[in-house]
Amino acid sequence: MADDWEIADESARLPHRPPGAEDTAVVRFERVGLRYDVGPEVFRDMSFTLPAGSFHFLTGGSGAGKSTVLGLCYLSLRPTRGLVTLFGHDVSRAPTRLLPRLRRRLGVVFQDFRLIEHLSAMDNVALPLRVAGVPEPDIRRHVPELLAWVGLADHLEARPSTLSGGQKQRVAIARAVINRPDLLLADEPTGNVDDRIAMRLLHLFEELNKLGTTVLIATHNEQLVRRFAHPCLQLNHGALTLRQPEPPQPRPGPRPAGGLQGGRMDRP
Ligand SMILES: Nc1ncnc2c1ncn2[C@@H]1O[C@H](COP(=O)(O)OP(=O)(O)OP(=O)(O)O)[C@@H](O)[C@H]1O
Repeated sequence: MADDWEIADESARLPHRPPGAEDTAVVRFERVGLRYDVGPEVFRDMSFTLPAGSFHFLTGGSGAGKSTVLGLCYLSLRPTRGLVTLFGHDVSRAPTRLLPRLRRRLGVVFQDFRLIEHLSAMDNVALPLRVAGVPEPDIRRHVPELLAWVGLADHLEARPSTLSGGQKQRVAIARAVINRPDLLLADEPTGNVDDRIAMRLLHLFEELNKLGTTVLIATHNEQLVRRFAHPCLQLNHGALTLRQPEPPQPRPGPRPAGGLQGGRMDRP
């Protein structure tokens, strides 16, 4: 197993980069199959690529496998067979200890939010910046700006247990984007908010994408998908098809004026 991995320098070890791995592919699935411990195979022979800087939706009915695809991308699941690469590195069989470095390049919005209950909204969102060693004055400036942008200016000190589902979801989104990740993976990020806020959040993801983040958003919301001109990976009975966007419909709602800068979203 040891010779499967680059071990040039202990601190810089990363999973093996397979021959021919495209540098421009942020995520690559090659004939991937996944079966949980119980139940049938969720999918087999799934292949797709997310090029660097791309923006894709991932759709499919309940139980189609959207969260499973995202779990494979954020390295909480391993494929039963096939190859998964992340930033060009084979993560299909990489030892767990080699994955944190890759995970630090991800922003993930989980369907169940996964906020830290004993921390305020402000401190939940600040967490990735603190882990990255961002100076505290910068954190104190950027985090409230972003929380204000997602409509939570009055809830900076609120604990997650005192927030509604939609408010928690917005804290989770702010935490996922605050660090301008290389890859944003979001599982139903607009599932708990009204249409106006959903549009605002999609604009936030688009701004992040313009700054270079590759974006994959799993959603049931076909209406939202149709409003934004991005390709869509459609899951249906274990098969994946790529649908190119239709001409976009008019988009109501504000666009961020300043955009994400240095890891923050300026208020409009
Ligand atoms: N931990 C697990 N163990 C066994 N089967 C699982 C597990 N998690 C998911 N599944 C099964 O895998 C399939 C895909 O589930 P998944 O959660 O990926 O679908 P989804 O498209 O995200 O659904 P939803 O839109 O309802 O969230 C389903 O049949 C589900 O029952």
